[in-house]
Amino acid sequence: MKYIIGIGGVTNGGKTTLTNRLVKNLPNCCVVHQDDFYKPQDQIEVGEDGFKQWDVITSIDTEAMVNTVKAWAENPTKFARSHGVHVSPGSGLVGSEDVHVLIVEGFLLYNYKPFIDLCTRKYYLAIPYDECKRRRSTRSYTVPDPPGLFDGHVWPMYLKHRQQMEHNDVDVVWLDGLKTRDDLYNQVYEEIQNELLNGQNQLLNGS
Ligand SMILES: Nc1ncnc2c1ncn2[C@@H]1O[C@H](COP(=O)(O)OP(=O)(O)O)[C@@H](O)[C@H]1O
Ligand SMILES: NC(=O)c1ccc[n+]([C@@H]2O[C@H](COP(=O)(O)O)[C@@H](O)[C@H]2O)c1
Repeated sequence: MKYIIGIGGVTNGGKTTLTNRLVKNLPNCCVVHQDDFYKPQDQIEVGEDGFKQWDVITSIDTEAMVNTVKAWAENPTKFARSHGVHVSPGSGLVGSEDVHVLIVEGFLLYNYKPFIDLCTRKYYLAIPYDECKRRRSTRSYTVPDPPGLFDGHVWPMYLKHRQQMEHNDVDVVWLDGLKTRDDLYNQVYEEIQNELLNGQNQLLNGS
């Protein structure tokens, strides 16, 4: 059984924090980070606003990301081994070699249909403007934010992409990123475990 779980949502919403903990605790779990698919810096366009357009989908090689997800789906055991993930042998129950989970984490996951179609479950972390701006101000990216980037580019693009996702009726599970790290983890871990158990029961019942 293969499960692809999206952990999407606003920048600094807590996606990486949640993902890291899930990856450690879910069976045979691999991870793909959307950030790893940013195009080279010299290919990131500069907008009319003067800012490098980091927060638009064309800055990311979405096709390469989807191909990586498909490579996992074709042979999760091979993918896991080549990414240093221990694959546990087993009998077909949760925690066994027959269950494979891929977590895909990123801020622009649900604005690209080929990826949406691959997802078993789509989480979306949201936090309010003030908290997002505060968290972002303490973060250092490979390219530091120039003054005004958050209000001039990052937040408006977040609102735009979120609206687009809602307009397209993408069926996300909303997560309140103001909850504690533990609460978020416990909620999502339990939901995924239930999904894995349901899948196993359906297999055992032959449905
Ligand atoms: N539930 C939470 N409550 C408070 N702060 C959090 C929470 N989750 C993450 N953070 C903090 O917010 C910042 C961004 O978290 P991160 O997981 O890197 O976000 P993202 O991957 O969505 O950009 C980090 O400083 C992290 O420690
Ligand atoms: N990874 C990079 O090379 C890079 C460079 C500049 C900005 N960023 C920022 O990364 C953000 C997305 O990542 P997070 O969701 O982890 O914050 C975007 O808002 C973008 O502005 C990333």
